[in-house]
Amino acid sequence: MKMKTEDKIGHIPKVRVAVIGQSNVGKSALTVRYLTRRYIGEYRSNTDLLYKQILTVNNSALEVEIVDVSSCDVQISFPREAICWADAVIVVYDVTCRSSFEQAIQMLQKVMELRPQIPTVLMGNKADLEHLRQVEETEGRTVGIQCNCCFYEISVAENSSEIYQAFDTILKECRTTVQKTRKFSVTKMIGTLIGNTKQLSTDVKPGGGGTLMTWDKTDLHKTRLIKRRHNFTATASL
Ligand SMILES: Nc1nc2c(ncn2[C@@H]2O[C@H](COP(=O)(O)OP(=O)(O)OP(=O)(O)O)[C@@H](O)[C@H]2O)c(=O)[nH]1
Repeated sequence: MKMKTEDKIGHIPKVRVAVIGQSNVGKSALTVRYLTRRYIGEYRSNTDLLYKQILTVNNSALEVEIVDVSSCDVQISFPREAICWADAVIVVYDVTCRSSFEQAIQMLQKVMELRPQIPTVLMGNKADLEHLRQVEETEGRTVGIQCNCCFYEISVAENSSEIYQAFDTILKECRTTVQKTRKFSVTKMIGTLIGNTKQLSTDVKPGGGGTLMTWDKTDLHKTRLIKRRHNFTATASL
């Protein structure tokens, strides 16, 4: 008999990933690209979004939750709650925007202070915009070494294979350590994210669909309606 998705979720481990970085660096585009293999060009959101999807990691099901933290800023709105919530962190900057790189460095330092052992990845996005580049690849690589985290330069627009490599690596790393039970859960699901995806990586396979909801850092038991969810589904052609 076919199991319902909720039944399967109850029995499989969960990994939580926080995607942070300055505004406009491509966090949403990256997250959606990884989960759906599609590129959203124009979607903008002022809301932290939580994506849930079941993937197959090393031949075992894994429930993956990815929070896409909108418009982080180290001084004004560092996403402390997301960092405490997560099992792994991806810090994104834009190679055409030096301030986003400087923010990413400060964010990495904060992450290391808060969660010294957490698997962390640094990603320099928009590598397709070579003519606008303000941050050299070697600079990102150096920070990665200094902060003891993996570093990848990527283009979400051009669907770099490193996107999948980066997510897959941290999911596999977390897969071995995550607990099966959690202290809290976000319950109200308000949208369906497409699961009709192509398999690109060898060991991590998308599941049969996913969900998208708001992620409210002030009250993890409640969710708000996504104001622009229709824009999201329309623009992303989900
Ligand atoms: N050229 C290029 N543009 C990209 C790439 N990734 C994202 N973008 C564009 O960058 C802009 C910002 O992308 P988002 O995904 O909304 O960025 P964000 O970091 O989620 O932004 P906030 O929600 O404001 O925090 C959009 O116009 C995207 O189309 C890329 O790899 N190359």
